[in-house]
Amino acid sequence: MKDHSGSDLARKNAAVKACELVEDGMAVGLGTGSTTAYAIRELGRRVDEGLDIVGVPTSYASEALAIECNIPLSTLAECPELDIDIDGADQVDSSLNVIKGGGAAHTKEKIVSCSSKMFAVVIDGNKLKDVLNRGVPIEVLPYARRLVEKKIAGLGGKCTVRTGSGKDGPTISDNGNFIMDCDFGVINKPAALAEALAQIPGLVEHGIFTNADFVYVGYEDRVERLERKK
Ligand SMILES: O=C[C@H](O)[C@H](O)[C@H](O)COP(=O)(O)O
Repeated sequence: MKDHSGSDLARKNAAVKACELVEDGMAVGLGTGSTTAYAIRELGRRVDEGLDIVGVPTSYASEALAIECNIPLSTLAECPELDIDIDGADQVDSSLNVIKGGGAAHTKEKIVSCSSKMFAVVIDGNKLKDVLNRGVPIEVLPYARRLVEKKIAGLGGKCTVRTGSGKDGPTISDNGNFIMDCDFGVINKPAALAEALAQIPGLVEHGIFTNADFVYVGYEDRVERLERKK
């Protein structure tokens, strides 16, 4: 479910640039994935130099990396409003609609991004497209699997239960649910699809994000910053 065709350097450049938004005293959402990992390491480097922040992780993986990087951690219970969230993405369109969840973390990622005053997405240039056309990850209560499949078919999509996370059978999210990937072909109206997916009982969260404020697009020799038109 991941597209890692972009170079490590391009991803790192985007992540490090986005970290320039982080200042002393901020509460920072820590996204999940290989691109965000560069941001977490960069924030850890700056914490070592005296940067005073707390991080709120979006997954066990980002929590573990933040601990390794000595970033002081908090929770949404303690810190319900964050200053900024930095997170990766699987695809971004020209209007800055985003597909996330290639790493099965999109439910907590959406909660954290919606709890943040500013949401900065970091990607390599290969993930920027005119229109979204990747499968949309969804997190589903196992009990609701068949109903969700039927409702997705009604929306013109086809669901596949994701497998392969070091165990036999379905990929299980950090929250104990199934992850399914839904192929809708080209997604011309992401906001409308997001709205329809949000109505399905038992579908815990989908991977369409329409709340990115900035997208940092990394290339090997530069970073471009795109801003959502309000
Ligand atoms: O569930 C995982 C996340 O949404 C990731 O942020 C997304 O899959 C991008 O990951 P990566 O930077 O590894 O391509």
